[in-house]
Amino acid sequence: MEGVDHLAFERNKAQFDVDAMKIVWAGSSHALEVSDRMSRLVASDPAFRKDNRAMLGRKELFKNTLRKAAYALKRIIELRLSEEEASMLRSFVDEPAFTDLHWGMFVPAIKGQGTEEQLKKWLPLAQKMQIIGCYAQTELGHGSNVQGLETTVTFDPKTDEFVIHSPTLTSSKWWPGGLGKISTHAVVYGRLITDGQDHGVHGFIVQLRSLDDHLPLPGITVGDIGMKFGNGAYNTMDNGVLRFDHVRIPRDQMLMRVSRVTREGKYVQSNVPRQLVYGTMVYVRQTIVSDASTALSRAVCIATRYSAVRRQFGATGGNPESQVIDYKTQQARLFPLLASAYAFRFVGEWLKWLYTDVMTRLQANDFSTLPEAHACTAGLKSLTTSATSDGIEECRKLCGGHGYLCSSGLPELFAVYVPTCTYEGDNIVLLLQVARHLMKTISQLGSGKKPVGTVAYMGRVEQLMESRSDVQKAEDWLNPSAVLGAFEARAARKSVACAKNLSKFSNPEEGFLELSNDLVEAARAHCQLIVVSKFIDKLQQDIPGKGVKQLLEVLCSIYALFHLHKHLGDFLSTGCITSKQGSLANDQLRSLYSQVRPNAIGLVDAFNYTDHYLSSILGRYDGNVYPKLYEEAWKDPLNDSVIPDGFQEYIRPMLKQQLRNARL
Ligand SMILES: CC/C=C\C/C=C\C/C=C\C/C=C\CCC(=O)SCCNC(=O)CCNC(=O)[C@H](O)C(C)(C)COP(=O)(O)OP(=O)(O)OC[C@H]1O[C@@H](n2cnc3c(N)ncnc32)[C@H](O)[C@@H]1OP(=O)(O)O
Ligand SMILES: Cc1cc2nc3c(=O)[nH]c(=O)nc-3n(C[C@H](O)[C@H](O)[C@H](O)COP(=O)(O)OP(=O)(O)OC[C@H]3O[C@@H](n4cnc5c(N)ncnc54)[C@H](O)[C@@H]3O)c2cc1C
Repeated sequence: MEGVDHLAFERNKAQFDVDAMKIVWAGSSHALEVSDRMSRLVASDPAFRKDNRAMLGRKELFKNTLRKAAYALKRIIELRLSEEEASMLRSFVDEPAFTDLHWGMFVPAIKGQGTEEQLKKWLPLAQKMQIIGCYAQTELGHGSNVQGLETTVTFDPKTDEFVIHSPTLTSSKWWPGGLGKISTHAVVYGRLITDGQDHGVHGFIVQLRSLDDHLPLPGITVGDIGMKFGNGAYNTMDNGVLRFDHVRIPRDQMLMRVSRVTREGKYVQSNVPRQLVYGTMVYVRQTIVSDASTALSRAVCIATRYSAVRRQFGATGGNPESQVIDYKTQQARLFPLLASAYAFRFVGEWLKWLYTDVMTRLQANDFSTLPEAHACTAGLKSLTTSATSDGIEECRKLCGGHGYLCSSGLPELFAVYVPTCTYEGDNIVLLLQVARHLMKTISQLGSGKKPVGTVAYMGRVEQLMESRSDVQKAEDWLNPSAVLGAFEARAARKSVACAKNLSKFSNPEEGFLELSNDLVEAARAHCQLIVVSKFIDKLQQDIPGKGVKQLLEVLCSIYALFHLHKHLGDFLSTGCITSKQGSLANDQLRSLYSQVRPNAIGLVDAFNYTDHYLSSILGRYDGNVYPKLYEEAWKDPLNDSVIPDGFQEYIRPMLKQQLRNARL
């Protein structure tokens, strides 16, 4: 039935102020107002329709994306939208496009690695989209190992130019989004060579295509790398291949904030650490953590609403069957994901603060927090994207068979999301970076250097090696200090065990390779501790609205105790808790799930997603699932005709032949 809210009875159960929770989720009343206005603007404009994506061929799909990108810019200019509004509008268009890399990496790379003069020259061009840029780092043969890149950038003092060259097939740039068909420019990473000396990897602004006819400039070979996972999905993006044949660029197109080459060809390093060349990756990893909460919350919203609509078994005395959301197994799979979405939101907020703080310090030549920023962005990017990818797939299963339909929105969400586990740093490679940071922290403990930031707990390592949890009854696990104590002890003990084992190797690098599985686990334990502790910190703030803080406390406990239960082996084998305490945590979880149950629909409504953004029949706000699924099926192009193409050509003769054979 059109216009009827089939989930109204669920909405009436909510024991908290949903509007106040919307503000907490958005970050502020202002952020909520902007995102609400931008999402409705996109949803109400038919030009941003996206329900037909899975049916389009690659060329049509891509053209459609270009149309939307150009139209979005036109609307941004017509409506005089601020940078904040424009960025929200683009995110609600919800289609991977060259603009993501232009705004998300090209512009930040120039901002972070360019000199004042370079910013003055290039930023206005990029901001007005008079040029379109991408981030060309990865090569066919080298992605994770950035130091292994092969592209050469050789200074020619005779002409005051750099000569960019792809010496081998494996040095071909491979993957950059926006590169394949659209970008006019790129920030290209290659090995800087002056006077025969290799100075390692640096970034350069390179024009790729003519601004007149869009043809590749001389010496440049460029194209798309081909179809990727899933129909529609990430195929709206032109990930590209690029080769240089002795392409010349002026010297002033080297991004020179970290180091520069003089007119005479002298390589000069500034006082800025060379790792700042990797700064754009730190920035993007930080944004990816907040985006994880968005992607996971979308999937959870769909699965929660559908779980309240879907009924199976249990019809007694003329009553309807049971809502599947009432099954404890459904709750135990769904509610930890709901809690994770909120947890990632808050850790993302904190990471944004950390990043801004590091940037402010860098301006004042204070580089002390850079290693912490690298470890936190790398680790949390890894943890949240892996959990979100797995979570989206779990939400698909939570929706049973209908979750497998494209009209559930979940297959495309998964296909678009899952490469986040790989891009911007493979998740295992990034956890190994965190492990290095942890091992370094432990090795410096003896020198009296006090660990700060997220590794501050290592300063209490002796106490944490001895500590025992004092939980005696299930409710004791609701105490934040009980939870923090257990997570800190587990993380510290896992790291210390690794450090002890590493010390047995005469060659530390060999030891690191040999113990890498244990190191990854230690890094994961450390990152989970960060998420738990930042959720607890969030709850120390003043959070207005009836029942809002109480429900967030419930979600925080679910996030922590779910992971304690999932990694019980860790907590028991490190002796942080007893098996009795582990089973009390599980008892407490059951009670927490019951507290979420009446509030589940309210908690996903607080994400404030439009039906356009969710793009899911199962997740519709009004819960009117079955009639809409039925209607949607008939829209499939296969149902345009009663008899499909190919039937007369292949199946009719086959049937006839089989019938003839039977008669013989
Ligand atoms: C709708 C969406 C809208 C907007 C979204 C916005 C944005 C974009 C959208 C989507 C993104 C799409 C696509 C993604 C694009 C990409 O994938 S770009 C390519 C990304 N590539 C990688 O991430 C490569 C991964 N590899 C690395 O980062 C590094 O090489 C490494 C971390 C593995 C390091 O390897 P090593 O060889 O050990 O390092 P090293 O170079 O020798 O340096 C060692 C020391 O440097 C420290 N360090 C390393 N990285 C950093 C860093 N980033 N910052 C600070 N410090 C760093 C490291 O800790 C070592 O320190 P020591 O003190 O121990 O010496
Ligand atoms: C959709 C998408 C978009 C992308 N966009 C861009 C872009 O815009 N610009 C750009 O420059 N790049 C881009 N990339 C490239 C991306 O950044 C790399 O693919 C990523 O960094 C992973 O590197 P790789 O492909 O070399 O993986 P590999 O390093 O080859 O990984 C293969 C396997 O080896 C393992 N492995 C590698 N090293 C180690 C190690 N030291 N220890 C243990 N295990 C290891 C990994 O865990 C993984 O299982 C994109 C990639 C994708 C998929």
